[in-house]
Amino acid sequence: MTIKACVFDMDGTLLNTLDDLATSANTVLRQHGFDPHPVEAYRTFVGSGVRNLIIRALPENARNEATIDACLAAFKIHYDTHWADQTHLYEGLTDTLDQLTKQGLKLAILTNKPQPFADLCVDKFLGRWTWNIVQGQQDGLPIKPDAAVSQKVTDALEVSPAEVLYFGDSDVDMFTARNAGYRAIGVSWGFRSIDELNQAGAEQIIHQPHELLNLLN
Ligand SMILES: O=C(O)COP(=O)(O)O
Repeated sequence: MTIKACVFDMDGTLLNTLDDLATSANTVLRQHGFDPHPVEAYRTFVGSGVRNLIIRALPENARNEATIDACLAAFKIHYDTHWADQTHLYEGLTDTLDQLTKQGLKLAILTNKPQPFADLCVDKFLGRWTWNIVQGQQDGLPIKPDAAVSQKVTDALEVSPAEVLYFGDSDVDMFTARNAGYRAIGVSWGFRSIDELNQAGAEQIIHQPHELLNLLN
């Protein structure tokens, strides 16, 4: 089947956002009297939306609705002015995305990042390319890996799911691709391990963005 579209996860796949997410979350933890975590710990906290990031970062005995809501609100305020301090596009993606565009592939983003932050990140780091849809986390919609959210992407791309390669760095991404009927491609440069990607059903793992171009035919 000829591939007509590539859909990308954002955090850990297109953009290395780890430091800024960790800084904002650790700031909020300190503000509320909790211990911060090493940046590396956030590799496993990111991936299921910011509410779950906050829940995972809080001590177990502090995971009540009032504390979660307060920390989430404070996180959004801090991240709103720090989302681009250290965040950057992964190396090698510029050439690869240029190539995909040249070859006429449709492009989309499907992320659990809240929609306003996903849009800001696209404007600053990914504005060079045309995205058929940037689907972020929206209130009232389920998060990845729910098929309801990938269906919006498939509809916007106007392709059949089997014509789509989905690139992501986490188990959630591989489940997302499988639920959507996309081909699940794991990227090893992101936040999670190759083992996790394989166990979650990655059809293939790539280690450098340019390897993506070999998967098109
Ligand atoms: O969990 C998040 O906030 C974003 O994660 P994602 O871009 O990997 O979907």
